[in-house]
Amino acid sequence: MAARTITFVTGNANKLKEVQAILASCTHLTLVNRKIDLPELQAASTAEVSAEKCKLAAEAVQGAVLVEDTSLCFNALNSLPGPYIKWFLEGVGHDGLNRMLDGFEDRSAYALCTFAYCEGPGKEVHIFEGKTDGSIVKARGPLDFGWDPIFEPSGFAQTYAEMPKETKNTISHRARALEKVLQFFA
Ligand SMILES: O=P(O)(O)OP(=O)(O)OP(=O)(O)OC[C@H]1O[C@@H](n2cnc3c(O)ncnc32)[C@H](O)[C@@H]1O
Ligand SMILES: [Mg+2]
Repeated sequence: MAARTITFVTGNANKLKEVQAILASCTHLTLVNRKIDLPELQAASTAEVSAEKCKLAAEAVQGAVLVEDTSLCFNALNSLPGPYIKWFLEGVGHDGLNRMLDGFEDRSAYALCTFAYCEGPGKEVHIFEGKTDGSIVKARGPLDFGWDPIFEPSGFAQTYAEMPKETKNTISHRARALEKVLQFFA
């Protein structure tokens, strides 16, 4: 069976790299990238943000599109910053994110990745979520991708930034969500 070609719309080069690495051995799905910085709805969940991004992406591309939205949720803060993590990270950095939890005993958090797929403009949007639990720690490791240096997944002594990429790509929120995307197209 010929591979299905879908346009993955993201402005984030690191996301793209991870998705390509995770899908490297997948024969039934081929992704091409369009770098469009889509406006994001102000919403409480990545599912809503992702679904809206997906509709806009389908209009922009006039075809089948995959998008994703990623949250970092602090349990002590009732899941905030959540989908607003990008702006919190830009605003206060790794140290500020750590200090937001200083008044709390609970430093646990989870990373949530929500892919949204639709076949084209006006078509139904399908949602696929993956979650990884962990905790917020002082920054350790390379600084190249977002909040990777301050997220230590449960069961590991390394942050996402410190661990080999292959390890992150096996246990990450993104890998778990992509597993569901692959099942959908299998
Ligand atoms: O074009 P899009 O796909 O929206 O790319 P983006 O960078 O705007 O991404 P999001 O809207 O999903 O915002 C998520 C924020 O979390 C960061 N991020 C996403 N996935 C991450 C991961 O696996 N590890 C660390 N940081 C991550 C990312 O750099 C953003 O600052
Ligand atoms: Mg974004």
